[in-house]
Amino acid sequence: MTTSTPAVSPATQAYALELRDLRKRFGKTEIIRGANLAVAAGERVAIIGPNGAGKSTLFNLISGRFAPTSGEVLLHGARIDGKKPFEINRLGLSRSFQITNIFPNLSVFENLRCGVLWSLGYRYSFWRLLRKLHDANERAAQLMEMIHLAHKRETLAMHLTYAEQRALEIGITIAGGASVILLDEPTAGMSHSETAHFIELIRSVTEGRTLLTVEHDMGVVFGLADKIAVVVYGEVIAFDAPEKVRANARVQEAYLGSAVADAQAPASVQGGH
Ligand SMILES: Nc1ncnc2c1ncn2[C@@H]1O[C@H](COP(=O)(O)OP(=O)(O)OP(=O)(O)O)[C@@H](O)[C@H]1O
Repeated sequence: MTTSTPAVSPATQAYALELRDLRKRFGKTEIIRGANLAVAAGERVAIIGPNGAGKSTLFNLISGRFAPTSGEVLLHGARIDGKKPFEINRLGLSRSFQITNIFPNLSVFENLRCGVLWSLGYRYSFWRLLRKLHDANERAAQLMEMIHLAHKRETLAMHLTYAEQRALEIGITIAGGASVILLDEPTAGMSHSETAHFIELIRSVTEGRTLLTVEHDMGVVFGLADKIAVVVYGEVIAFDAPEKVRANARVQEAYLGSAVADAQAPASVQGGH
């Protein structure tokens, strides 16, 4: 299988992503209440927490959809809070927006090529973009192998299965070579066997990159994450390896209890890290 170029160089700052006393208020209600997090380059992190804890809001703050009320977001040591989503994307952070990223009337290959070209962006004139087309074709073909959809090269995205569409979405998300990837419930709506297969796919395509997922499925969390960040009432109350989070009394008390204690990684990924 084709592998990606490692997106994290040894010279990379200690933390790929940092949140420092991050706060977000909607009207009178403070939803994110001083969140702190420091994710090392190459770590895979699952953000979990009860409904309404602020997980999606954190993603929106990191990816630039919302500006924080106060506090800092740093990408490889540089402030990105307050920047626009496309600027943050150019700096190397890519977020999947579920299937809305996909053009249903374009083939798998064309979707991936669009993702690559889009990532080259407005920095290039049309003529320079044309010169880049050859590179984009090669990169799109490489991505197609990585997401195991080479055999569906000419299939229109709307004719793919749901799981294949999610794989395509991840291909588009990583098309630009971002070093930090945000995935929102990547396996939502999949069957048990599709989920197990998909966790492996995410692991392989994000190798060498930093991954953050918001996830409810504890099988996915324990199968995929090197570390778990537990968000409760807009704060990160624990950030540790899965087994330590499972044993954390504060986490059990505040949120998970038996949900974590009972969690099993899907059979195919147990013991995989
Ligand atoms: N744009 C907004 N305006 C006002 N309130 C908002 C906005 N976005 C989110 N909220 C509120 O912030 C709180 C946290 O929402 P958020 O979606 O971040 O939680 P979550 O942890 O992702 O929840 P879930 O697991 O249910 O998806 C909720 O009370 C929600 O109503």
